[in-house]
Amino acid sequence: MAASPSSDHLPAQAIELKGLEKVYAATNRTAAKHALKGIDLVVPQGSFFGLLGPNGAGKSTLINILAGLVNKSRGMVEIAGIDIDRHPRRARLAIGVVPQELNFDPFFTPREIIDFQAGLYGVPARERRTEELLDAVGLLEKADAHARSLSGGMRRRLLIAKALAHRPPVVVLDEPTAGVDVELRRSLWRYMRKLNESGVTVILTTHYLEEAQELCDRIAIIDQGQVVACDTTEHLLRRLDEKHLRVTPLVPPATMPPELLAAGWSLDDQGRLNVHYKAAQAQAGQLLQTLADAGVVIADLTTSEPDLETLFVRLTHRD
Ligand SMILES: Nc1ncnc2c1ncn2[C@@H]1O[C@H](COP(=O)(O)OP(=O)(O)OP(=O)(O)O)[C@@H](O)[C@H]1O
Repeated sequence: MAASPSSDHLPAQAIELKGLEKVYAATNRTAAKHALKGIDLVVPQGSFFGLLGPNGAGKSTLINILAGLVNKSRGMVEIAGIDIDRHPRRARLAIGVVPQELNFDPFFTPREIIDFQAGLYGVPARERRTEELLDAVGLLEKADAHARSLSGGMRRRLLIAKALAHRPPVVVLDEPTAGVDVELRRSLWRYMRKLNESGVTVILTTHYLEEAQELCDRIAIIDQGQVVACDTTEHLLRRLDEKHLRVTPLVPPATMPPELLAAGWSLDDQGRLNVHYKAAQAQAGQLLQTLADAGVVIADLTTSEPDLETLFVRLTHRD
């Protein structure tokens, strides 16, 4: 993707939040809601950052504060080193938000939509890079077609181009793959990766933990308005260090021998034997030996590694 910002002169942090709080005021019908309860968060420049959390965690509130659509109650927010209180306009120029909804006029063409967006942000005509952007998201051929004639995938890519029209160094994609089919999801992943490789800091919110695990180099999990984990994806996964071994015995034991229970094995309702173990403390071979010693003949076995989903459920106590 060529339509990227220059990463020269950018500060080390794309986003920095300190003690960020949001309280939605009470209305006649609803009580006040403390949606963000003191968020401290750093998104390094150039990273591919996942913002995860269960429904109602506060992700949209956070993104809307970054986008300048919701006023924070307390705390400090810097985008590309620019404080949103001191320089709100400059801060807004440093970020592009790709919303969930496909929000553009279907009667305009992609070229008009990108051009108009650049104009909104005060980019002078000679500095606009409409063609370059459309090319970058693979829509150059459709530059002059009505937006309503674009496929779902093309529309999503048009939204990405629209968010990039003012060449912000930071882009937030809010659930970009929600409800899209597997093929389109893969193609959007490719675009997001290219965008990130071109120097843009990408912040992604997603309900697909597998997607975050695949794409993001750093992940923050927020729950009930607080950060419950924030680290590199690799460190988060290593934190679990838990493996799962499942054995299908040729003949399921009618009752569990005490020595297998002592070794950590349990019998599930399908007659399979399961054990969770820490790779640092045990080896699959030792565990399988306990089965052999108990006279269990193995018909089949599988092992599985920890994933983000396990961590997510554990930290947020939700499925
Ligand atoms: N305008 C508002 N007025 C009052 N409360 C709000 C408002 N917007 C959000 N909330 C509340 O603030 C909390 C955080 O909501 P938010 O939409 O930020 O969460 P979220 O993590 O984006 O959830 P989801 O994944 O469901 O979109 C929720 O309890 C929500 O009901």
